[in-house]
Amino acid sequence: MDEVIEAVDYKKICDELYDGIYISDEEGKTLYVNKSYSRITGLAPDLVLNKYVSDLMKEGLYKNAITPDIIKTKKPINAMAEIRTGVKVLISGSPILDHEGNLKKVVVINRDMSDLLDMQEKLAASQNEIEHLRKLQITNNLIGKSDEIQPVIRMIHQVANLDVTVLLTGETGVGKEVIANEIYMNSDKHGKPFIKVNCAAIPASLLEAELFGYEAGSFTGASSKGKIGMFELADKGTLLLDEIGEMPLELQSKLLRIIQEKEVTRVGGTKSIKFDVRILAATNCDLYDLVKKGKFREDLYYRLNVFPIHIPPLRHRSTDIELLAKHYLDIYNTKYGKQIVFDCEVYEVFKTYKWPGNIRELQNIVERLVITSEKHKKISAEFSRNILNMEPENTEASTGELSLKEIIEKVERKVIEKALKDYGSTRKAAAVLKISQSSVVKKAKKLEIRISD
Ligand SMILES: Nc1ncnc2c1ncn2[C@@H]1O[C@H](COP(=O)(O)OP(=O)(O)OP(=O)(O)O)[C@@H](O)[C@H]1O
Repeated sequence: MDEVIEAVDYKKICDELYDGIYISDEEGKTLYVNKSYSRITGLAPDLVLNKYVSDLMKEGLYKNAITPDIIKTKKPINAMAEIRTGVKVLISGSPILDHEGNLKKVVVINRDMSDLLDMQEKLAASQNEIEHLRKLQITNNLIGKSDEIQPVIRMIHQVANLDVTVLLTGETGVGKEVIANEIYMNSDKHGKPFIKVNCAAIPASLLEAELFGYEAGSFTGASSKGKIGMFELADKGTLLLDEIGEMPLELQSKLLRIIQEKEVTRVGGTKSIKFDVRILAATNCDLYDLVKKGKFREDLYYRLNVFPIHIPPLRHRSTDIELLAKHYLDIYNTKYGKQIVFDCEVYEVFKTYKWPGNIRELQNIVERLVITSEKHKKISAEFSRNILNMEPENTEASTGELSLKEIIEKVERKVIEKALKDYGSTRKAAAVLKISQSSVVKKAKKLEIRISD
């Protein structure tokens, strides 16, 4: 049964609607506004009722209105409008015609767009923020196009999907971990565990327990619950043994046995646990040299060296130097809100520098250049030479008056000072300079270099 809706009900219904309703006669005189109209526009009914739209526009109540155009064209119109109060509304107006097509009324629906526009603004702001964060992210993806890095990229793709051990070699900061990541990402073990162990960072006494796990109470200080080892954690996935050259000799034989048998027994345990792990190893030592010196087991060396990948130092990859410098400049400009540019000669300076710390050092230098420069500065070749502690060009010639001994001392002082400054400790400086820690200390004393560690 159809219910008859009374005229009074229509008014009530209109007042309950969320959108604003504005009705005028055929000449644009306001006949009716509902409650939502006042809520949305902030205009009380008295301000508009019985007034002509054209007058309301002259008064500045509406910045634009569609009613006059609907009266002229007798066609529906949609538009965005702004009320004096600053509120933005979407207005959709329709003409009401009689049987002969004469205009009788104009009905305009007002939809509050403030929330939507607000949401749009917030969305745009979040998108900007995401873009900003994306730029800030120090990518772990391999960057490099040089002829020297091309064979490395080819090898990554050849070996990624094979279950063979890869030995990554190269100087410190050259990107061994980045390459290990690339191998993992391109392998079918991608998505499975990828565990990285830095053999140099864990004290030798704890390394065995970390790698192979231990049973409850197996040694003083051990957790009462025991602990799962890295091999078990990496099961079905990939394990990166970083700085493998630092692994104590006595652990090397156990490691070899475990890799060959593909099963591990926890420290203090008796049960052997099977695992299926793809092994990647990395080192900045010359492992074969360690073998010759009796510091690395020959059998383990051959077991790890199934597929060696040597990553060339940055100084041999001059095209990559420019690429990486631009990449890091972009990142740190975004991070520190600056627009610093490099003079093209800076890249030439970078290409003549030796980069003992390789890409890590380049990254740090670019960050330092950005931090220490004014917002819009163009970095000159000289400034970059200074920050790299490089001799100004042609000053080597002026050392003609010095004896060979003095020149050697001068160079030694510079190199040791820089290594200490860049790497922070005599141990690390010694590793980079490939001399013993005690030689670094002795030389520093002789050359009167202050040591802080
Ligand atoms: N090809 C590359 N593209 C982009 N960034 C790189 C590349 N290679 C290295 N890096 C960056 O340089 C830094 C050092 O890289 P990584 O840790 O992989 O070097 P490493 O050879 O493993 O060093 P170490 O021997 O000291 O452990 C990291 O911040 C890394 O993101």
